Amino acid sequence: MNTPTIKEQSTYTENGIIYPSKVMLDLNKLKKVYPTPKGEYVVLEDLNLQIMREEFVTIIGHSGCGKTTMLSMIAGLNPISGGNISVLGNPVKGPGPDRGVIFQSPSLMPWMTALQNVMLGVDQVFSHATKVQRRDIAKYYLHKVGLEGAFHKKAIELSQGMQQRVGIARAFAIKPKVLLLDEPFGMLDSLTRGELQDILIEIWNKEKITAVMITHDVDEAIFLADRVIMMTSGPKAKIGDVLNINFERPRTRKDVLEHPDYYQYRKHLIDFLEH
Ligand SMILES: Nc1ncnc2c1ncn2[C@@H]1O[C@H](COP(=O)(O)OP(=O)(O)OP(=O)(O)O)[C@@H](O)[C@H]1O
Repeated sequence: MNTPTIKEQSTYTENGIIYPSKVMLDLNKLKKVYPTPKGEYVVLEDLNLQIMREEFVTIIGHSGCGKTTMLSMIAGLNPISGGNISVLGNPVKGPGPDRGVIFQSPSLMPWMTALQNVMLGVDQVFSHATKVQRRDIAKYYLHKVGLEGAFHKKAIELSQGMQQRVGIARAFAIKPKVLLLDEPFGMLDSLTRGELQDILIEIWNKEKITAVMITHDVDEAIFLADRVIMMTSGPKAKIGDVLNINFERPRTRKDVLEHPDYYQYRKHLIDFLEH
């Protein structure tokens, strides 16, 4: 009998290409320079980060350090000044359906229904599927975010929290390899924020899409993540520290808050941000 070697088990094959299994997203010596009237501003320099398959990482750092810049470069929406970014070994050269983005404001088409908004992405990515199959995908994710009663409501008629639910459904529905979230709950009240964190993590527990989420909320960073990545303050920001969150999954907010390690984690992050 052929027993798989450790090497075989630790690789991942897609389209006939073998990749190191664990690395989904690789940021290598990443640099970003913005031209400004006063000269060049080096936001990020020598930033190295590897994010694994099925990993959920949260990113924290002071305002203006370059978190959105980094995420938008991963999304392919912001040109890279130096170094490189790759997804499963493929260099990022622009936006693509392998990366789904959830922004702070979901930017839905206001005159379109919740279903039509989700269908926009699904139609593009699954153009080979039938109309019924595409509708089923969109409906499945709208159901998952608790909007089964609002398929046909126009986006403009939805509350901010409901709009962000559509944003979450839209991102998951295109089945990306990497989900990029830029403070997706930053504009919501704390109750809605908690509800949407629960919805996000419930879908994620099932789909395990590699996720990278920026947040300013230390508790959110701990609750959702396998690792919290701390960025140094700019200019020339890089990764300053990394905290592994060893809580079991699936986890509930109650489990996390009652865990003896919770306050150690919290203290670690707050100490980093205060120094
Ligand atoms: N297009 C641009 N041109 C020039 N400077 C820019 C541009 N976009 C961002 N910056 C500057 O780059 C720095 C990093 O901005 P960025 O939005 O990435 O930070 P951030 O960490 O996401 O901030 P926040 O937490 O406040 O959202 C800031 O000083 C910002 O003013």
